[in-house]
Amino acid sequence: MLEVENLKKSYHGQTILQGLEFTVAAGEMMGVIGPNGSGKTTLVRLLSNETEPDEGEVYLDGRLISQWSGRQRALRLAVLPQEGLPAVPFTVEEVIATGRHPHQGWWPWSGRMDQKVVERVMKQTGLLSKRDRRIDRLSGGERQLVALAKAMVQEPNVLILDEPTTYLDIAHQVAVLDQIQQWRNQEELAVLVVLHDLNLASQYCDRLLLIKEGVQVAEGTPTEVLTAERIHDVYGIIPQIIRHPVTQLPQVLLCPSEHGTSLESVSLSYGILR
Ligand SMILES: Nc1ncnc2c1ncn2[C@@H]1O[C@H](COP(=O)(O)OP(=O)(O)OP(=O)(O)O)[C@@H](O)[C@H]1O
Repeated sequence: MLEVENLKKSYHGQTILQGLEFTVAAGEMMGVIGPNGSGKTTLVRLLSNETEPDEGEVYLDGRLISQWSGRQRALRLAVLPQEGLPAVPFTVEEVIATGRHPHQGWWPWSGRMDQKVVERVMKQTGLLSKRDRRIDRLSGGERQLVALAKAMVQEPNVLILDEPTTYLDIAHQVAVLDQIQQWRNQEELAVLVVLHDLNLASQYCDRLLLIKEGVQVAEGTPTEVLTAERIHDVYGIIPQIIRHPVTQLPQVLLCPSEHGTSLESVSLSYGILR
């Protein structure tokens, strides 16, 4: 569904990503993890054709992503961007319905079909009771759910999510990722999700892609990728890795560092201040 070959991207002569190679198959959920500034959002922009790579290719459904028309691409690929939705004075339902634009006008009965999809997705995302609320008056978490619903009414084959749980409490984090997993299973959706929470990434993703300073340092199952050594190498902290008692998947435990960790030293080790 999504195929990436030797991707490279620079901004102002500085290499941000290089040598990325991976695929996400139909029905698969791939998690992208890595420190702040490591290039995850840049990867999302490349995968959604928002920006062009300097080298390498992105294929969507077997064809170069740049070769699909905007509408044809939107029928296959939906993106939940990191910045979420702008605070516009439109209602929840109106904003979600804009996700149907790529489908509109195909069939004489498309209006009815569009409404059915919007109703279904509002129900699945718990937004039916908020359908008439203006989105500029919603909380950050509520707005994130609207952004997810807008992406899902596109009925894509590929769903890309850039930190979809940032503003959500723990119950909503689990509910959103459960819902995404359900869509993935029922609709054979290929999902690529950027997550900072390594424990959620471990629980929900089939495979993880770990990026450090723009380079893919590991790719594999959560058990293969989430080792204490690798987390130390990439994030500079020393975690305890335990097995989840129910799923047996790796879980990362953190504790305050003995000597204190300065923000400056973290930023320098990531190259943010370079
Ligand atoms: N348009 C741009 N022009 C110049 N530099 C950019 C641009 N966009 C991103 N960068 C730089 O590229 C690097 C990677 O940024 P990116 O947003 O992809 O990281 P990220 O892994 O998503 O970070 P975070 O976890 O903090 O969201 C950063 O150093 C950032 O400052």
